Amino acid sequence: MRFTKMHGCGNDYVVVEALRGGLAERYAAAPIDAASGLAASMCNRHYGVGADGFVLILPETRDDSDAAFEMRMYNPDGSYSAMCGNALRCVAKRLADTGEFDGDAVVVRTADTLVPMRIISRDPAGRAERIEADLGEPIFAPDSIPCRLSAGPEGDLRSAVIEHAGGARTATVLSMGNPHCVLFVDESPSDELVTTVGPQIETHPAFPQRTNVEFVQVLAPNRLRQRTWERGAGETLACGSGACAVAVAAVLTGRTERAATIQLSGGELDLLWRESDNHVVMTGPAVEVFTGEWSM
Ligand SMILES: N[C@H](CCC[C@H](N)C(=O)O)C(=O)O
Repeated sequence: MRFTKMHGCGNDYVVVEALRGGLAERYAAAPIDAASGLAASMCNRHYGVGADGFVLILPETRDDSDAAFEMRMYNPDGSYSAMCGNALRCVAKRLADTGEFDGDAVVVRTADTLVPMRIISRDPAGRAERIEADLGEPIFAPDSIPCRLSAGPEGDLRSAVIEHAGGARTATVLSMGNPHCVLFVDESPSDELVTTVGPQIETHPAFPQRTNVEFVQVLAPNRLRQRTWERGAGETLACGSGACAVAVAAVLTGRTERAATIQLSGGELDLLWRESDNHVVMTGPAVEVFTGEWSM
């Protein structure tokens, strides 16, 4: 089975195009967890290709969807995630570079979210380099995140107290289609903080489906530093949906403007929480590293 190794700001993926033939038949109509075992094997950094996630690109099979393609993304522990920002940009690049759509615009569905994407820039050979992805509206209702904490007076969890083994912290909790718990800190987030508090909150009982955890330092009204402990993956060099959640949390808590650049360990993303339609738009790179043949 052919695969393409890609990354967005160092958040790396094994991408398999299952657009036609046997792979499409095997997975398109199969239950979501049919690919979980394959995902865990391919993501394994010792016995497999190694990645922060596995991505299947499928033809859209829903009649009520304007998307041309469906993305299914799995964490290295085999768990499926309904949203993945960096993987979406890799998918748009792969589809553009292989001529699966004309022009610069494509819509990809992930779970119940349609994500319109645009190729913003190409290299001299015409291959996609920077991609803009519209991840839609942030989700604040605790039951929809899901999170067991009670909403505050504004009806959201912009200032929720999370008690964990190391103490209690105030967080902003929301969903971009996947759950995020955003913690603002005064200094650059340390290894100790990320690797100790990250797993404690990822598996906190307040999150029935676990959560991604973002540690954020505000550098300026339009610039933030983010480290991420990801659900089902551990720390990654970047988290695209996390950056969207961070941009929203920073505005909600009065820390930044609606347009900001987020500095991640593996690169930078440009974020905009657009006032006109309440959508969160992320722009950043996608890189193809190599292609290979999976023989297991
Ligand atoms: N670990 C995440 C999925 C990957 C998200 C991240 N890599 C991104 O770019 O959005 C979750 O289980 O929700």
